[in-house]
Amino acid sequence: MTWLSLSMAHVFFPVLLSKGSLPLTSLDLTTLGWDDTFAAELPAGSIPGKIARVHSSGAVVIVDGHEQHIEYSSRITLPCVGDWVAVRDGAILTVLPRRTALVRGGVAEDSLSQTLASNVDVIFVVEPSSLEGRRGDPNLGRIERLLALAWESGAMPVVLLTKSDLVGERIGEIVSNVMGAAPGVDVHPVCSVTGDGVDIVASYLGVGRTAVLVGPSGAGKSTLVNALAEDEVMETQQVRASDGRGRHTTVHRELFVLPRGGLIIDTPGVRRVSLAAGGEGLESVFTDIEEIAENCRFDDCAHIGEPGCAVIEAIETGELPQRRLDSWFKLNREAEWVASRTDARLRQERDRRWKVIHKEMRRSGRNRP
Ligand SMILES: Nc1nc2c(ncn2[C@@H]2O[C@H](COP(=O)(O)OP(=O)(O)OP(=O)(O)O)[C@@H](O)[C@H]2O)c(=O)[nH]1
Ligand SMILES: [Zn+2]
Repeated sequence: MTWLSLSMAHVFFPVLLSKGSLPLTSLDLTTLGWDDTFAAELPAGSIPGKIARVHSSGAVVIVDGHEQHIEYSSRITLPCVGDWVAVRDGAILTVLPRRTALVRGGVAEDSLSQTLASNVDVIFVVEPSSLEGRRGDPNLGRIERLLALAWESGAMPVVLLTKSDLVGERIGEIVSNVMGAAPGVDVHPVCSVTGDGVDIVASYLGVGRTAVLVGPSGAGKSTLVNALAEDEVMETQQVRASDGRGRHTTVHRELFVLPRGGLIIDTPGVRRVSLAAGGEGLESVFTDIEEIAENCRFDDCAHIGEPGCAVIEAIETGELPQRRLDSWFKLNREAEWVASRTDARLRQERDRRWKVIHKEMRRSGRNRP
């Protein structure tokens, strides 16, 4: 089978084909991020495959330098984009252990968490510099929430403020506001129209490195992928003029090999992101509050009016914005709720398991001579 006979390849890797100059070995294992640690996990007799796109019934997998659609067989853990899988006889045998995983919580009460992407090195938290149509600055709460997920993933978060052309000189002030919500995280303005800042984004990537873009619909993620790919690889949306809100264009998560090396994964805009696990990432998002709280008189100070509370004092002096403390309270409450829900689910599962074991014991007891 030749490369060009694979019509799929044109859909998923138009960069490689339309550029023409790139060697087909661009899909070799090293480019895709394969290394000795993954190799050590590969079951004997199987070959590695990289998940480029997932559907409900199967996945597009890069195997042996080309793409292949593989339907899931029963009993495998469902892969996500970025996963390494072991492939044998044209089937996915198993998903190799994930080095990092970006997981979001279920949106509905009973829905399960969802892994958006795995084995990424960098998570670009994408937020528009200006919420056009609704006239406003970046949504700091949304950035904090996505940063919590990003820190939990094990990958390095970076905040990108897209569409910097729309805010002109105000960009400096906007960046510094966002930095206040993202201690210890790099914050970069970027404009995919003029290309300003695109090189800085590219500098986080290189051969074998993978980044994922997360952010609301219409933030300009796909446009940025195009700018990085120096080509039109993603279909971008036209924002409706009436309210400035975008329609969802990115339907499937997709993985792209960039011409200058590195992989980038685009995710569909997320309307509502809930925290996934117990909110361990929150500590990293709110290091400023954690630091100030070390000076509270009581070790277990809840910062709700106790005497000698350093956090409240920092609010009064203006060192800490009230918004930041409110956000910290809100996300911590949510994390507690998620944790209790997870606990309840674990308890349920344990009860169910015991029921099965008891039934089995009774049955085998009856069968005993
Ligand atoms: N002015 C300006 N507009 C931009 C820029 N980047 C993207 N846009 C516009 O913003 C709109 C949304 O861009 P997309 O790239 O489709 O947004 P997205 O984040 O991929 O959206 P989803 O696929 O729904 O998640 C499009 O009309 C783009 O042309 C930019 O740097 N400046
Ligand atoms: Zn306190």
